[in-house]
Amino acid sequence: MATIHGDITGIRKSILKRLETLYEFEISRNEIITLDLAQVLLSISDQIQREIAIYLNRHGRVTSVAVGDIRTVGLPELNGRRGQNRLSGIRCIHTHPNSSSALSELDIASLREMHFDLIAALSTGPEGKIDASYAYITKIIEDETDIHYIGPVNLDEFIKTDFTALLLSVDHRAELMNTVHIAEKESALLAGIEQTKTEDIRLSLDELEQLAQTAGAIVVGKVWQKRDRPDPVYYLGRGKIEEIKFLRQTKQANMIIFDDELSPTQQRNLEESLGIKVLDRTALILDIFAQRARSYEGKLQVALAQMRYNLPRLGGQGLVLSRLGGGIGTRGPGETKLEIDRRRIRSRIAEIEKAIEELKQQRTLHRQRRQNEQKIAVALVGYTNAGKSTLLNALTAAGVMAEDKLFATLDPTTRRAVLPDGQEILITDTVGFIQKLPHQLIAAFRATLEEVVQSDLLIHVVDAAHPGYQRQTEAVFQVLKELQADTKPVITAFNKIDSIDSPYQLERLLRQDNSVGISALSGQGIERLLQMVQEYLYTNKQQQKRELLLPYDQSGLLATLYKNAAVHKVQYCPEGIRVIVSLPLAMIDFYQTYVLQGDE
Ligand SMILES: Nc1nc2c(ncn2[C@@H]2O[C@H](COP(=O)(O)OP(=O)(O)OP(=O)(O)O)[C@@H](O)[C@H]2O)c(=O)[nH]1
Ligand SMILES: [Mg+2]
Repeated sequence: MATIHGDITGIRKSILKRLETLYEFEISRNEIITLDLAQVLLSISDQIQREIAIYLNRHGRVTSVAVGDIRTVGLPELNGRRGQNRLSGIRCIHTHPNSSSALSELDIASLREMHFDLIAALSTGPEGKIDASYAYITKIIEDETDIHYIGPVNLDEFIKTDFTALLLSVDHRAELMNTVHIAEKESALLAGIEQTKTEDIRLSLDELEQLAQTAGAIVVGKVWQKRDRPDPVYYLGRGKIEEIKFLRQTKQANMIIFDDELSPTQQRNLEESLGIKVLDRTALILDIFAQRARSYEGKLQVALAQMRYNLPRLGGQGLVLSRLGGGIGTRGPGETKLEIDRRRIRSRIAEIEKAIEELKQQRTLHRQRRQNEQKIAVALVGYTNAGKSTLLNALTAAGVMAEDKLFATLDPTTRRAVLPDGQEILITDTVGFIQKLPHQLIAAFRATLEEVVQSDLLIHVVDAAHPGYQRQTEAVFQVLKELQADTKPVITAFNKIDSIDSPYQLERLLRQDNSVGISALSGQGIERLLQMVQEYLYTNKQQQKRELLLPYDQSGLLATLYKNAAVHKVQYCPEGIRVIVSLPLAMIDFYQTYVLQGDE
């Protein structure tokens, strides 16, 4: 029998029965509580004029129902769940009959004490309006807890809160606490290896500097060394390491960033030898992504990439997991702490992978819905800062943030654009690429990058004014290859031609097939670019021109054609509506029965 905890004296049997039904509610993982459950809870509470609390686990099941003061109720499932630095995985939602939903000091104290995922109070106002207030822990270290308090808000707003996203902002701190972060205005040295041309290492370190600045650091010096390959122990030679030790002091640097991904061993050795924070290019890029991720999906993807990066590096000096105390009951005899940490991160990785997979399926559904509209999908790809978002804005007035910063865009945006012949197409702007893009990130961003993989045509935006545009182009192709999107048709848009002084240089660029010079900023060349997209659609038989005769009882089809195809001419005749139209390939079969004559 479902137990009702707390003081149930004087409560009628019929009410107890209603209380028991609270155990039967099931809610999805993303919800804090559902409307029905909240309403039933409050209606019983208002009826008996006592507090009622329900406790839910992360699977969305009600694990306990209690009547009365929540602090006096001993709950079996909470015993032993409260790990030292962890949340309990249980949230408490209770009522405040006849008073405001504002959380009391005692509510907050029990949140601190029990390490609930969240505590919320609901109350019915004078006009029957339901309010909610809630609080959750944002940081637990030893005995210190930081709490975030919200409310009162109306019930609708409370119900709409994405619980998984909320937890993500809190619970992952534990796993990510050991990720090296860059603080604002930290002084950094940069170091790299010159394998080919001096010019290349300079450009590469310039880019690393831009990345470091984007992350908030100030670059105080750069060093590099000519080598065929990195030293397996220190990445650079011993002499260079001594030089860096000296530089570190004179420049007062508190971290050093290496231009390649370091092996866990190299990283440990360097930390020991240099005595400052050691980062590599991958960790730096991950840190920028972590700072910039806004959407739930973006945050999940970055967290996944960071954990995968951290896993083999656990136990490194800078990454000692001393604060990650194992939860009570998780520590078996003879197990080392490191193993526990590894296991915990692995299970966390599995959880996030599952959540991302769910999102990917949602994305696929959205995309299928769009494909049903049978519009041509074009994806903007290119090196970070090439001007993709600016171009999307120029093409569609999308209002996407464009900035002179690396990785300004992480989440894809899809908008409609209109070709010169009047037909609508879909254009997607997405995350920019970079050389040595961490493979953990490509893997983690697969769901997002699927927009590129599934598009009909790519517009490759190149910053033609950048001295390293050729290397950037190579890097873009490499990522496209990794995504298996390198065989897609491409139009190259050489952007920022307003900043190119030499007409000769532009002319040389445009010798490339299917290329166009544009300025996304001034709008120059944009019309020509759209023209090229349209020509591509025609010449590749993605579209065919047809003359149709629609019977008057099917005149609804005309609206569909206006929306999804390029309608050139419409004539209302006695026998029906004559339409000359360019049909996307996918629509041709459907309209076959109405065809008068085609262009073939
Ligand atoms: N001079 C000039 N600057 C441009 C042009 N197009 C874009 N920019 C500038 O280049 C910078 C980067 O532009 P974004 O549109 O954010 O570049 P992005 O490719 O979306 O970059 P990420 O999202 O970081 O990958 C901004 O400062 C833009 O103003 C152009 O045609 N001419
Ligand atoms: Mg962008």
